[in-house]
Amino acid sequence: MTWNGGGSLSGERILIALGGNAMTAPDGSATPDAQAAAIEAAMGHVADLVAAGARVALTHGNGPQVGNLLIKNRLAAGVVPPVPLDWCGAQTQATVGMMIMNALERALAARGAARPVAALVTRTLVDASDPGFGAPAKPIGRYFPEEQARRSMALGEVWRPFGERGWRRVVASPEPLEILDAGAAAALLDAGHVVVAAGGGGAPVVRRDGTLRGVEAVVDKDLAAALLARRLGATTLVIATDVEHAMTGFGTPRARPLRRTTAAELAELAAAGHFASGSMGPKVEAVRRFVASGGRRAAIASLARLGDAARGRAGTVVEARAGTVVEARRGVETDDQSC
Ligand SMILES: NC(=O)OP(=O)(O)O
Repeated sequence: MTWNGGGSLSGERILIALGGNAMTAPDGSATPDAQAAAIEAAMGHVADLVAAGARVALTHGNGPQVGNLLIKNRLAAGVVPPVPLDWCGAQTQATVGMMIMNALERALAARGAARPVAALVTRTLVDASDPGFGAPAKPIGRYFPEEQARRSMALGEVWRPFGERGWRRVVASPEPLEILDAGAAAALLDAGHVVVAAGGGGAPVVRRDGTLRGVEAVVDKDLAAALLARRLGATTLVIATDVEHAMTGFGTPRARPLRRTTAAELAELAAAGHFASGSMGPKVEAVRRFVASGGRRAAIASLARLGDAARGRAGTVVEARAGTVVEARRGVETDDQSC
């Protein structure tokens, strides 16, 4: 059994955004077995927080999964009709959600903290005129060699190189404006469920002539998580990823882990270009938005340190408290971030 640091979390409402490492193998493979094993491991960490008394909501990414569905669409196009991207997004919410329900209920029972887990198909409102529709930038699916990417581009798809790892397909990713089903998620949370919502950022919809219609896009799950966390009245947002901290100067000799910081300092660092747009950028922006809009604490941390991060003791921790500002200015650089 794992334990992520002590201390009751009674009275806390925590939203956890799970990155790809919680759902795929370290090599990025998204086979059913690899996904199930990764989710099983991740849910042990989540169950520790619930067992410590926190009310927990989860959201999750879907980049690898939705990329796989699009490839299936293309390969099967002559046999069965392809389905739109918002349908694919909703499908990933259901499959990942179902696996989380099974694994988390098991992990909670093993800790004597049994309670129901519910996964909610969730829609996210976006603006039909969002510039993201004209500039696909959200990487999905796995990496492919350039030659294969160019063959797909000849079919009209947009792909981008990502260094030595290869090329990935990119799709439109408009700003999330509203998590439309947040009220249902809040009701489930209030009723004592652990709730999984806005998976894959939520299935994107626009309002047209008074009705909602799905659109071809994938919403960034970290930005959607910040919105959902505020709507659920979360005290804390934790973005669980595969690195210990956000870094300033990443990829340079001046790279340093960013430990305690503030929303204002994050904005300055982002404007100075410290965070890559396709990876750490949206995570930093999500924690910044959460705290800047009234959230108490947000963290970017490794999955293994989820509990410590929720308590403000690990990862890149953003808080609005005055003491935090002083520590950030002094450039605190210790692993012990206890309050
Ligand atoms: N939708 C989304 O942001 O998924 P990933 O986190 O897997 O990229």
